[in-house]
Amino acid sequence: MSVELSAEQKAAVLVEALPWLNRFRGAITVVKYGGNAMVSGGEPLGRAARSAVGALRAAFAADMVFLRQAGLQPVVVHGGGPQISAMLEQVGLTSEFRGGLRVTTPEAMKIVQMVLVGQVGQELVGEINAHGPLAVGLSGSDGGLFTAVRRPAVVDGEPVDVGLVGDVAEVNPTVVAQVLAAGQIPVVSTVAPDIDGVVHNLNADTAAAALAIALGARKLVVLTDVPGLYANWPDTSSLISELSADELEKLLPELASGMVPKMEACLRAVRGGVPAAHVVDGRSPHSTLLEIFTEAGHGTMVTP
Ligand SMILES: Nc1ncnc2c1ncn2[C@@H]1O[C@H](COP(=O)(O)OP(=O)(O)O)[C@@H](O)[C@H]1O
Ligand SMILES: CC(=O)N[C@@H](CCC(=O)OP(=O)(O)O)C(=O)O
Repeated sequence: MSVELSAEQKAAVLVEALPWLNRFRGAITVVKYGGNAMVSGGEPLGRAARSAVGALRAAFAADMVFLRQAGLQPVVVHGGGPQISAMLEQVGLTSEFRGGLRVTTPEAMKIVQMVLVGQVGQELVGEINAHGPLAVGLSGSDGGLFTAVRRPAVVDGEPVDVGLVGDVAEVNPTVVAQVLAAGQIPVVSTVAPDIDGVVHNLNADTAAAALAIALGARKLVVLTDVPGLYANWPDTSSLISELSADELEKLLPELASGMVPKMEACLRAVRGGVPAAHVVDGRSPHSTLLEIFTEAGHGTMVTP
């Protein structure tokens, strides 16, 4: 349902953005766009669903262009978990997650790289560039952006081998800084080589946090497919609007599935000097703009 605003209400919306425009001018903002927030799992969709997904991605792209034109410096780090799972299924491989991380065999790694870099990343670049030549696609290999180190999953407190899954051992943000300095928008796909050149699958939340820290970002915004972090998932009355790093650390052992790497990433970001990390619902159009430019907080905010 769309509501028609009066001219006065439209002006009020613009004026409400003014202090935030001032506060965030020049601010590097890392926006992690989760595969679930893109809604499509890569499966064949009906026409109505396809157009809804298209509209959502277009709204996301418009938000990134808006941020850039408003003087902020957005950096997109994208996921693509459901899209990878759909492609693995198409080629007859199974998907298994442990502690929120995909068990990644060398065979699966080829699909992960193909889907993240060749499909999801390029689609986002195209969507943003519908507004002009702004987006530049990068993978963790480009310019030595990320160096990976093998990462075990943690299940019931025990480390478990999940194959070619990486943590970020080192970030060299020069290539991202160069794209930003050229007035453009980096779109980062999260695969990266380890020190021996073996390409690893990085969880996109983890990579976004590491990049936000290395860039000295003012905000990390994580777009997902729930309104935020729930204290007692799936009790929807337990949405947490704000919590400190210490509070989050206590909650972490109780979290399940994809929320584990996501909230670990938020914790790492704020402990690493990022003043705020937000988890917001990417399924509602323009959630990033609303998060940054309006008074009402959206989703869950983690502070140091
Ligand atoms: N405490 C929690 N609060 C919110 N969501 C949770 C929680 N625990 C588990 N989840 C699940 O985590 C999912 C988000 O993680 P994930 O599927 O990895 O998303 P993304 O693709 O955006 O990274 C939610 O859809 C929800 O099913
Ligand atoms: C190690 C690991 O789990 N990597 C993820 C990378 C993509 C990702 O993180 O995508 P979302 O943000 O959509 O979940 C995966 O293979 O699914």
